[in-house]
Amino acid sequence: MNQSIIELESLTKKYGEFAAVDHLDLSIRKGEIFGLLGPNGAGKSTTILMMLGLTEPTSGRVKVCGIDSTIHPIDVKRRVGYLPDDVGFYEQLSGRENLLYTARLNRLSRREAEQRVDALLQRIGLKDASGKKAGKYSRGMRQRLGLADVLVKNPEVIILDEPTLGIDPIGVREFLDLIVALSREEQITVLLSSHHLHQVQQVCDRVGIFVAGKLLAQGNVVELSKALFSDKEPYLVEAAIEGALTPEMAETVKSQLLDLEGAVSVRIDKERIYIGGTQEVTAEVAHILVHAGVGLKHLNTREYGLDDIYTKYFEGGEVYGKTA
Ligand SMILES: Nc1ncnc2c1ncn2[C@@H]1O[C@H](COP(=O)(O)OP(=O)(O)OP(=O)(O)O)[C@@H](O)[C@H]1O
Repeated sequence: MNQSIIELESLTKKYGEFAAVDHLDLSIRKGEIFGLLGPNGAGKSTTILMMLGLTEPTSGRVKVCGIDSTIHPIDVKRRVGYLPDDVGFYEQLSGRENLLYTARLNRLSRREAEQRVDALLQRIGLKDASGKKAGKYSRGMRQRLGLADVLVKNPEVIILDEPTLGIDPIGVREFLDLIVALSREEQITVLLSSHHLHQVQQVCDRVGIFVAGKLLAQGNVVELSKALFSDKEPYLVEAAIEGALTPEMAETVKSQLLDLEGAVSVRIDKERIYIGGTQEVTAEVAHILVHAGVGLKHLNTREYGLDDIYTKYFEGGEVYGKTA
């Protein structure tokens, strides 16, 4: 698990003066599921394109499976499967025929192609629908067919760009379970680019947080939350309230909460208030909110998750810190 399979060294891509990817260093280990997270325009797709050898870096290096993607893009393409957010299929051909076509393109003999395709259809749960035209597949079925299409060539690495977009919750669960099983059983390395924090948290061993072309942090959720919160604010209280606060009310409540002994930061995000601190302050928080006339739905202490980490870095509700 420690052997690195994707290595980026000071990887940079500039468009004119603008750096879409800015001196990126990253090492992804064989067999792990790595999540690329970041807002629109952070540079995730550009990084993926450079890994696949589809666009040239301005400077720096990218190696996949030990091969320089810029110098030998075709060799990399043979070992890496890429699933974009919407795969193009021959709509008039059945799912099975589409896979057979890919298999033949990858120079498998007819017999090998049929064996591999039928095993994959079984693996991804599309055996019963294998004769149906791809144009008639649901979004979830298309993505599973896309995954099979990528797996036909037996890749060492698969790169998935927003693979669960538009799939219903049960389909998402099934798709993610499949990814985890593939990675664990066949030691396939998975790079998953996504905006869905909960999905990423559920399946990824480690995540990298991208902002403006730079990797701000990487690690597993526990490591990241420790680095960001644990020293200063190991406790987190979450209050669900009835309706968003007016700006004046938010100011008042925020300053009262920050005055509490042990409170370090307060974040108000629509109908939720988050109080990070050095000690348990649930009872005091309840007292302040009720006194201020805030309708309190429930109050609980919880562990930091990827959404807290993500918010702390860039998006959504402001973080008000005592020392900030
Ligand atoms: N061909 C191009 N010419 C000029 N600028 C580009 C080009 N391709 C991408 N960019 C810019 O580079 C930045 C990074 O884009 P990129 O598509 O890599 O971001 P992303 O993180 O994948 O975003 P999203 O989540 O929206 O797909 C953006 O500001 C984008 O406008």
